[in-house]
Amino acid sequence: MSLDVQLQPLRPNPKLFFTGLAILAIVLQTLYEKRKRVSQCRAPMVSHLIPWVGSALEIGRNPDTFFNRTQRKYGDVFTMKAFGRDITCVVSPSLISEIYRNPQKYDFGHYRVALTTECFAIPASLIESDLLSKVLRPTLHRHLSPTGLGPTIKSYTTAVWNLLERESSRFAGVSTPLRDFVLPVLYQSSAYAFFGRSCPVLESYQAFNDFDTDFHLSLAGVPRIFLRKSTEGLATMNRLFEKYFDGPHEGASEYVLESERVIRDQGYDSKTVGAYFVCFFFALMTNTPNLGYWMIVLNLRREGGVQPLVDEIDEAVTSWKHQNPDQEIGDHLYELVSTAELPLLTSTIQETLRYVTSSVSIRRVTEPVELGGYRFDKGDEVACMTRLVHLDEEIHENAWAYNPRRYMDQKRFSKNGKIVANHSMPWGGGVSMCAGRHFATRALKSFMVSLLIRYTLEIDSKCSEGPTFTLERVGTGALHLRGDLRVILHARK
Ligand code: HEM
Repeated sequence: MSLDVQLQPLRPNPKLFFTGLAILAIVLQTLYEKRKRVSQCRAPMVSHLIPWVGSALEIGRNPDTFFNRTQRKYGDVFTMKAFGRDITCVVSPSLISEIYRNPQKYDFGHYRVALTTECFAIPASLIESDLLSKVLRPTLHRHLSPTGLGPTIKSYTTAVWNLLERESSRFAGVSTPLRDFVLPVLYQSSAYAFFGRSCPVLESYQAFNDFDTDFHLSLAGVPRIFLRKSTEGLATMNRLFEKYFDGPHEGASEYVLESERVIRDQGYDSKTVGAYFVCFFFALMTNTPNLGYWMIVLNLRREGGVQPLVDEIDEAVTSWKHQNPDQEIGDHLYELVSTAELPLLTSTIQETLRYVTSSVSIRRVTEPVELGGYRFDKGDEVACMTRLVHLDEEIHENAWAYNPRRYMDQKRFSKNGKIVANHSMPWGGGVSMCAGRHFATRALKSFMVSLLIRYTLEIDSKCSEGPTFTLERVGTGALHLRGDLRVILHARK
C-alpha cells in the first residue's frame, strides 16, 4: 500500500487570513494597552480573550474562583473588563475604607439615580429632586435607626410568631422542603410589619421572585428584552402597589404613611408612590429571607445541628419565665428578643452574613486621584469587593469554613500585624451603606428565636440533595439558593 500523500497546492484562504489578522490585532492591542497602563501607573488589567465581553463569562461561571485567582495574580487593585465596562476592583480593607471615607472623590449619587430609574419605574423627577435627598432619605434613616425601629420590629416579631404557629398544621411531622416553609414566612412577616394586613402579600410573591431572580442581570445592564419574566414581575408589582396605595391601608407603618404623605404633597399619584415603595420593598425582601434560610441550613449541616442555639434560647426563656412567672412568652416575645443577650445567636447571624453575602459598593471617580499606588481619572469606576475581604484567610482564620462561634471567640481581626477594623462588610459602607441593617439583624434574631422555641428541626436523612449558592449574583447582597433541603419539623411543647 502506498503511503504517498498527494500534496495539494497551497490556495489562499481569505477566511483564515482575516481570522489570523483579527487575532493578531487583538494581541497587539492587548499588549499596547498593557504597556500603556504600566507606563501611566494604572491598575493592571486582568487578561481576557474576548474583547468586549472581557471576564464576564468567567465571573458568571464561578466568581469566587475567578476573584481569588485574580487577586493572587494581580494584587489588591486590578481592572477587569465586563460587557464593555472597565471596572477597577479594590480588595484591600484599608483601600476600601479610604473610598468609603471620601464620597466627594468617589461618588455614589450617580449610581443611586441610575439604579432606581433604570431598574425600577420611579420617575427621574422624583429621584433627582431635593425631596429625595432632603426629606425621603432622612425619613427612611430615622425610621430604620435603632431608636426609630421599635414599632416595626415589634409588629414583625408578632407576625413571625403567629405565622410560624399557623404553619405548624401544614408542615409539622412531615418531610418538608425548607424553602417552602421558611421563605414565605419571612416574606410575609416583613411585608406585614411595614405595610400592614392590606399588603398584597400572596399576590405579589411570585411576581417578586420573578423580578428578583434576574435582578443581578438587570443590574449588569442586560437589556430588558432578554429579561421578560423579570420585567413582567416588576410590572405586576407596580400594579399591585398602585392599587394598595389607592385603597385603605391604615395598618401601614408610620414610615410608609409619612413617606406617602410627603410624596403626595408634591402632586404625585398612587402610581408614583407605588413605584417608590416597590423599590423599598425589593430592598426589604431580596436579602433577609435568604439569609434566614442559609442560617438554618448551615447550622443544620454542622455536627449537633441547631442544638447549641436551642440551648442558648431555652436558657433565656427559662430565665425570663423565672422573672415573669404569670406571663406567656408568646405575648412578650418582643421584650425577650430585645433584652436577651444571646451571644451565640448574634455571632451566628454575623457569621452567616460574612459567609453568604457578596456585597459590592460601586463608585465613580470625580477627580484625578491616587489609590494603592495607582492613578485614577475622572469617570473611572471602582468597586469595593467585600466578599474577598470576608474570604481572606489572613484576616479570617479558616475563612472558607462556616463557624457560627467566630465572632464570639474572636473580637479583633488583623492582617500583616495590623488591626483590620472593617473585617466584615455585608452591608457595604460609606454613603451607600445598607439603611435596613438594624431591621435585618433584629428581624433575623426574632425569626430564629421564634422558630427554635416553636419547632425542633432536623435534616430528612432520606434526601441527599442540598442547596448551593447562586454565586453569580455578584454584588447584590445575600446569595440566593439553588436547589433545596428537606427537613422534618416537630412542634415543641
Ligand atoms: C441580610 C439583609 C441585608 C443585606 C445583606 C443588605 C445589603 C445591602 C447592601 C450591600 C447595600 C448596598 C451597599 C453599598 O452600595 O455600599 C444595601 C443597600 C440598601 N439596603 Fe440593604 N441589605 C439587607 C437588608 C435590608 C433591609 C431589610 C432593608 C429595608 C428595611 C434594606 C434597605 C436598604 C436600602 C434602602 C439600601 C440603599 C441605600 C442607599 O441607597 O443609600 N436592606 N443593602
